[in-house]
Order: sequence, then C-alpha cells, then structure tokens
Amino acid sequence: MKEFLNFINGEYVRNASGKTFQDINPVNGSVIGNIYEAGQAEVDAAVAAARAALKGDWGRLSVAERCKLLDAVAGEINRRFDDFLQAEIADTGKPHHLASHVDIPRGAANFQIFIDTIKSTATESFNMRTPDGKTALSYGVRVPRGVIAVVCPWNLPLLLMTWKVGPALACGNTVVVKPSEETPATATLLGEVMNQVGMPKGVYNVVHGFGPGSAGEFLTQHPGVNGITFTGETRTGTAIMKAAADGVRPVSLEMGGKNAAVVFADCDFQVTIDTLTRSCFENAGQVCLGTERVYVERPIFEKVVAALKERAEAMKPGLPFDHDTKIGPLISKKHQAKVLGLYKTAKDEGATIVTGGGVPDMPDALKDGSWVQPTIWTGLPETATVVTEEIFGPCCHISPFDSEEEVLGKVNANRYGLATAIFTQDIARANRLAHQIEVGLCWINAWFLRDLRTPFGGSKQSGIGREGGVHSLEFYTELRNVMVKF
Ligand SMILES: NC(=O)c1ccc[n+]([C@@H]2O[C@H](COP(=O)([O-])OP(=O)(O)OC[C@H]3O[C@@H](n4cnc5c(N)ncnc54)[C@H](O)[C@@H]3O)[C@@H](O)[C@H]2O)c1
Ligand SMILES: N/C(=C\C=C\C=O)C(=O)O
Repeated sequence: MKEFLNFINGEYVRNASGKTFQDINPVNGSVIGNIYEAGQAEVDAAVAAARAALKGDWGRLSVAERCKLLDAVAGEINRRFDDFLQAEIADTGKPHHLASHVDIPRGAANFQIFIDTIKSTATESFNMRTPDGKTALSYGVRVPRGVIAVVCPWNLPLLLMTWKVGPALACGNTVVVKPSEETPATATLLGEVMNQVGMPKGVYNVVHGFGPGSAGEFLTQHPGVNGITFTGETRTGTAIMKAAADGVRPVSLEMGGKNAAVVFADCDFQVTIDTLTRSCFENAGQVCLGTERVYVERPIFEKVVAALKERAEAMKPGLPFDHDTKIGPLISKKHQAKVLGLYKTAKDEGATIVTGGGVPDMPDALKDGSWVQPTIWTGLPETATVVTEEIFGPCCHISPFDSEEEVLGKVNANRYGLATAIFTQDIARANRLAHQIEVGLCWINAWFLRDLRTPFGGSKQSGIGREGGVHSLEFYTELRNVMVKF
C-alpha cells in the first residue's frame, strides 16, 4: 500500500498523531494508499523550515543562481514525465491524452515562464531636482514577500500547484503547499525533484490534510505565513480571506465560475462545435474555465444542440490508458453525488434533457468509479439552479438569444466572472462584446488557449488578483522604493 508523507525541510515525514486518510482512485473506487495528515505540529515545522530557508542559503542566492535551480526542477519534471503522469492519473482518473498533453507539460512550463520573467523584468527609477538644487534618484527594488502558503484544488493538481510555486520561488520566496486531500501524489513527488536538483532544504514543503480543523486552516491562520495563494471554491476563498485578515496577509484567489459561451449564427460551425465539446466536457467538466452556459443565436440554435448532443454521446468513458477513452470519472463519490443531485434539480425544475442526466453503464470492474454522463439541457429560465450555480461536471444548458444586448445581459447577470468564449467571424462584434463582459478571461473562437505571459484571474466572485508573466510579481514580491540624494 502506497504512503503519502508530508515533505518538510527536505525530508519525508509522517506525523505526530499517526492519523491517516485514504487516497482513492476515482476510476474504480480502489484505495491507492494512505496519506499522513499534517497536524499543527507539522504545519509549524513546515513554516519554520520555510522561514529558515529564506534566511539561509536560498535567501542568499542571486536571481541567476535561483533560476538555474528552477531550470533544473523543470528539467527533472520532464525527465520524470512518466512518473508524474502515472501519479496524476492514479489520483484523478483523467484520460492519458489529457494528462500527457495538458497537466504534466504545464508542470515544467510553469517554472520556465517565471524563470524568463524574473530574469527580464526591470524596476522603474525617477530622477528629480531637489529644492536645494541637488539631485534625487528614486528606484524600485523587488524583494520576496516571504513564506507563501499555496492551497490547491484537485482538478489540475500539478498544473495549478506549480502555477503558484513557480513564480513564488522565482521571486525568492519559500512555500508551504497544501495539496487537495483528493490528490496528494504529484505535490509529494515534486519533493523528490527538489532534493534531486539540490534545492536548499525548506524552500519547498508539503503538508497534507483537509481544510477546517486541519492542515489547510492551520496553514492559512499561521502567523509565520506572509501571503496566501489559493485556488478553489469561492466559499473556501471567502474563509481563507477572513483567516488572512489576522496579521493583514495578502491573498491571491482563483475561485469558482459559471462560464458562458456565446455562439453567433455567422460562426465557423466546425471550430465552434469542436471547441465547445472541449469547454463543456474536457476533464469531465472539472475545469474552472469550463462552459456550463451556452447561448446560441436563434437561427442555428437547433443545429448547435443537435451537434453537441452527438459529441456528448460519442464521449466514451473508460480506463485512463485506453486509447479510445474520451472522458474520465469525477474526482470522488462525494463530487459525483453533488453533480447527480444537480442533474436531478435540473429535471425537477423542468429542463428538457437533450442527453445524459445520470450514470453511464460501466463494466463491473469500473462500477465503483465516480462516473456521470455528459449532459445537455435546454428549456430552463435564466433563474434555474443549473443556469446560475457552478456544477463542475460535464454538463451545460443551451438557450437561444436574438440580440447582442440580450445575450450580454444574460452573460453578465451571474455572480461569477471568470471566463467567456465568443464564437463569431465578425471580429469587431467579438471585441465589442469582450470589452463589456464582466470576466477576467475572454476567448474569441478559442478556449483554454494559454499564453503564460498574460494576466490570469477572475472578476466578481471568481477571484482577486491576476497571475501570469509580470503580473505574478505583484503578489510574489514587495516593491520597495529607495531614494538617494546627491
Ligand atoms: N479560478 C481558478 O483558476 C480555478 C482553478 C481550479 C479550480 N477552481 C475552483 O476550485 C473548485 C474545485 O476545487 P476544490 O473542490 O478542491 O475546491 P475547495 O475549495 O473545496 O478546496 C480547495 C483547497 O482548499 C482547501 N481548503 C478547504 N477549506 C479550507 C479552509 N477553510 N482553509 C484552508 N484551506 C481550505 C482544500 O483542502 C483544498 O486543498 C471549483 O469551484 C473550481 O471552480 C478555480
Ligand atoms: N490557472 C490556469 C488554469 C486554471 C484552470 C482551472 O481549472 C492556467 O492555465 O494557468
């Protein structure tokens, strides 16, 4: 039976309490291994190790020396690509094609982009004449924020953890990572990489556990933490923001979404259907940027519904390494129950079920997995539960619209503001809409196409802050102003 230990000060440690919890394979409900839950003592030790590293060898490295180590981390992730692939797929059940083309390659890329960024980002300086006729030169200095708590979700475990650890370390901070309780494997494995490349002890630490009354809460409430970067549900982000208030620690929050797609009659139909199939069903709908509301200009409404129905019904569920598997399970029985509950709510609220709405018929060996059918609804009002609340499953509601004003009002009438995808060949109209839609990210004729230099983050209840390229420096460094008179 596998064991997932905490990683503190360069060593794998269990815990003082002996408490463990199970890591479950969502494909068939089997037990992968036991995870050692970090208590207050382990979290204290991890924060202390991170603090000591800041004041030790790591804190004395130049930017170039730091980047050389981080480049070695990226290289070692790529060298151990299959180990990370196996670990991620065991924890999540996601199809091999997805993990090998999205999750794991971003593990290395998320270090590379911030090596490039930190090496090439200047700070400003100003020159002024002083009242007594002398000169004063002011210049900015970026210094590390300190010990950063990194609290991660389960949907893209390595990608989303390194999206935070990469810039944090590139900027000279140290980190204590709290992976999701559902997906401990890749964050734990990264500890081996850190030791392999000679990363100073205490720079990278991992504590396992849950939220309230467990490692997540102990970490975000810890007075030795200088900043908290969180990715997860909005209600969790709210709790973390309250915890951060004590000690006035800054937060970077990447949270929930109820993302819309807007499809105009003049769109490239094939591109639109190909892209919507990904945005609605990829990763079994467990992508924060995923589409759960599709608005279609009336002339092609029926055509889009029929085409997406066909695609949904062609998404074959199965084992991650089976070549013809197109969709995996949800992350857990708990999440499966939540999504199936919302499937039932949609039905109770009068939805037309175009396809899905339940559990697929799986072979006996997979019956204990957390499977749900890709599902499409029509016919619900904008006030319906599945049209307003995040589901985080492979499902969407499709409805027609007749004007730009109408669809803009519907898209913006949601408490979330993360991402939108617009499909039209009228690029002027697309840009006009993109400037009015209250989200952090808007794709035109594309989805989840990422340039890591660009600002990433949510508006309204989808997040606080922007990360990516130079934007990450705003959170992971403090900008100090120095003025010298001469
Ligand atoms: N905006 C984005 O970039 C983005 C990316 C991925 C996922 N998400 C969102 O994440 C959610 C799914 O992920 P999830 O179910 O893991 O989210 P979650 O909020 O349940 O958990 C996220 C992490 O927070 C920890 N946590 C929970 N309560 C805590 C507390 N009180 N204090 C400290 N830590 C706590 C959990 O243990 C986990 O590690 C969805 O809402 C999705 O939209 C957003
Ligand atoms: N943060 C990113 C993706 C988030 C996906 C949400 O599930 C990224 O691509 O950097």
